[in-house]
Amino acid sequence: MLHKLAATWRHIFKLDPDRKLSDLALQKICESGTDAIVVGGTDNVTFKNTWELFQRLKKFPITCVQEISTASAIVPGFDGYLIPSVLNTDNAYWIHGAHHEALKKYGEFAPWEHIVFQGYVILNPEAKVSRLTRSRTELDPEDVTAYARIAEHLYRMPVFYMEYSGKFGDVEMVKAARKGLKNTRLFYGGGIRSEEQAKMMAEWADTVVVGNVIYTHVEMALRTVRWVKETKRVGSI
Ligand SMILES: CC(C)=CCC/C(C)=C/CC/C(C)=C/CC/C(C)=C/CC/C(C)=C/CC/C(C)=C/CC/C(C)=C/COP(=O)(O)OP(=O)(O)O
Ligand SMILES: O=P(O)(O)OC[C@@H](O)CO
Ligand SMILES: [Mg+2]
Repeated sequence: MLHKLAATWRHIFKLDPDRKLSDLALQKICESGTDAIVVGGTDNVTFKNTWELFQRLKKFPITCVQEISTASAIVPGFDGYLIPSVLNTDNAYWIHGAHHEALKKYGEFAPWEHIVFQGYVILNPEAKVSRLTRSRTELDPEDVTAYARIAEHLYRMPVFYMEYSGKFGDVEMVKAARKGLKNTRLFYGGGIRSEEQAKMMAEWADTVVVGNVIYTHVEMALRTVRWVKETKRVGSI
């Protein structure tokens, strides 16, 4: 069951199939002690570039999952699949429309026990993902707590993902998400590139996701594993 495995993840790296990474950097990322590698992105994610990255990752004994952003790029063989649904959009396509379209085609083949549904709240208005999904990013902490409660109690989602992709987020918003969650896991991702940032978010999030810094400063990215793992998460507020 992927959701049981995901419940043990403290730190994960997200690799973008559309970006170049040397073999050495990829090896260091896979051997870093992170809990899993997620393959996904917003732009130019294709079957070909996802498959090519997966072939390189398969050589390492690390859990690799695909985060699906377009059904045409689903690659069989991953250890599991993360399926986002954007909660702070009014566009039903990104809440469940794309999912309906995909399941009409591939529903027979869906490996349900290896699928985890994620409720996304996207908060960086500059991120491509926020433009694509027309997310309503002007939220206050009470909005975030309410979305967290929707994810946990109404949709019963296993993961609530606070997404600041490309920008370091507001810790008060992450605390607000924490306040609304008991069993649903809180993922935080966005802009982590220092010890202070990694530890600040690791105090409140169950799982910290690190992406862009892999491509700009791989040694810094590697250090985030230790910074996150040596931080104890505080309880609910
Ligand atoms: C054998 C086999 C595996 C068969 C297939 C069966 C299967 C797995 C079926 C699943 C069917 C299903 C329900 C698929 C989902 C289909 C789908 C397209 C859903 C839409 C998902 C969605 C809401 C996408 C919107 C974008 C988004 C939230 C992407 C998540 C990743 C993300 C936020 C990346 C950030 O990327 P980055 O590159 O950093 O972007 P920025 O530029 O914004 O920083
Ligand atoms: O790329 P960064 O900004 O580290 O964010 C990580 C992840 O949440 C992106 O989907
Ligand atoms: Mg990115």
